[in-house]
Amino acid sequence: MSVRKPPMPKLLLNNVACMRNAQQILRHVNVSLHDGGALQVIGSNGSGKTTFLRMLAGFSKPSAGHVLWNGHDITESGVFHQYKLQLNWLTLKDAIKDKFRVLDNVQWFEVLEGKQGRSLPALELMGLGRLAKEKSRMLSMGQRKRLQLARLIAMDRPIWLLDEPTVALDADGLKLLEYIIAEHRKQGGIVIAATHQPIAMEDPMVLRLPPRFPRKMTLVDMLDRGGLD
Ligand SMILES: Nc1ncnc2c1ncn2[C@@H]1O[C@H](COP(=O)(O)OP(=O)(O)OP(=O)(O)O)[C@@H](O)[C@H]1O
Repeated sequence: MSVRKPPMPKLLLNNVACMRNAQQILRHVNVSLHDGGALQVIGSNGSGKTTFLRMLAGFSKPSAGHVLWNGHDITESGVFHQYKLQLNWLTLKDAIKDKFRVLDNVQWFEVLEGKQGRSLPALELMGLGRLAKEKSRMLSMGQRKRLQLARLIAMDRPIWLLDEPTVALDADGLKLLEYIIAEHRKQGGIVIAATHQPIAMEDPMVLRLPPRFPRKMTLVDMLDRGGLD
């Protein structure tokens, strides 16, 4: 009888710690993600969600442990060069040039990827088709977020790192986000989302980061617990 080896995870975080400004922010983080996998990173303000995504994007190195992509340590320079081409990082800074058209703000990213013909359909999917030829400065906050989501689709990279992707989205926008995440995963993509607002996903892994500055108990908390005994 032959024993099949389980497939190697696409991304493996092995007992990872991370410092920021000489402070220990993350410790003992273990995550294993296969193609089509999803991870929701949850935690209070300042708990380290963005730090976690920055580390995965290669902006800071783990101070302990390893991040492995296809079994290779991403901090090795030859590996990092390949790994970073897999990533698409959506942040609160939207990198939208106000003076240029909505379509241009997606198409440049697509062209840099060596792709074409995806930007307009992506904008249409995100409900921005009619604004494609308008200057980007006229977009609302939620529309700017939708433009960022259209970029994700147009660039079509396998690993999405999403920092607070729901911010400024209305209920329809949130549904669209959930839809594109599900479609991306069906095609084998990986989604890692740091979020305060729940995003509906099928079987995500959940990483709960402990608060860095635990809140002192207030009178309201004591009353909620059933009195002051
Ligand atoms: N630029 C920075 N330089 C040094 N330390 C920082 C910097 N930004 C954040 N930190 C520290 O790192 C910790 C984690 O911050 P991080 O931004 O990762 O948290 P977060 O969970 O994403 O928070 P939020 O929910 O508020 O976005 C914070 O407690 C903060 O003290």
